[in-house]
Amino acid sequence: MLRGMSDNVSSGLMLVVSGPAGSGKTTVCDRMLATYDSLGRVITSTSRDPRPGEVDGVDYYFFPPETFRQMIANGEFYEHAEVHGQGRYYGSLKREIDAKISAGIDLLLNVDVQGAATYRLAAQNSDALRGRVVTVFIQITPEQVRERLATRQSDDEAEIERRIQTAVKELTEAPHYDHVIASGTKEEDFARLQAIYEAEKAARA
Ligand SMILES: Nc1ncnc2c1ncn2[C@@H]1O[C@H](COP(=O)(O)OP(=O)(O)OP(=O)(O)O)[C@@H](O)[C@H]1O
Repeated sequence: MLRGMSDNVSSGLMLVVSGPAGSGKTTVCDRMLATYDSLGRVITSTSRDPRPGEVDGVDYYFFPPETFRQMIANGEFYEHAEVHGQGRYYGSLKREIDAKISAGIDLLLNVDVQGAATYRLAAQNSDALRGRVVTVFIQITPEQVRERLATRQSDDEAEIERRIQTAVKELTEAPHYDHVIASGTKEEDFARLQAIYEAEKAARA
């Protein structure tokens, strides 16, 4: 795919990976980061509580909801979203992303579907990001959502049911992305994301 890529040749590329909860975003993104020294991580900010084992500044930046709302009002995020109607926020800090892209670092961003949609629009209006953003949607069936969240064992039954309903709605978003991966095995999903990243890099070389 060819897009406006003549400007800003020394800037990095931003690979935005999205999909329903349980689609395997975190799994495939972790493997990309372990494989490519050229690829850096955007640490997502959230107002939810840490899950067991998650560390502030490593897995996410954790902020209390009130602080998060103030940061949104200050315009400190490229994208932010409130999910599940529970006052739970996610976002990506402008200052972190701009500094890395300008330094020529490729970034991998793991965001939910609302975040990706907002991000796509924000990127069109940002000199730092225009032409540098590649969006990827991981598509799964409702049955796959159930299997994967049950395996993970960090979500109770009501949460899994809510996430399945959300996932069904989110699957209609796929046509808005640059690339869609119909999820198969972990190995297959990783190979597909690798191919997308390498092709997009080659197109800009
Ligand atoms: N391709 C796959 N096939 C089968 N299971 C998978 C696959 N990818 C990930 N999983 C498993 O599904 C569960 C959810 O994966 P993961 O946490 O990566 O999803 P996620 O999209 O990041 O979820 P969330 O948005 O809730 O953080 C994990 O137990 C993971 O090991």
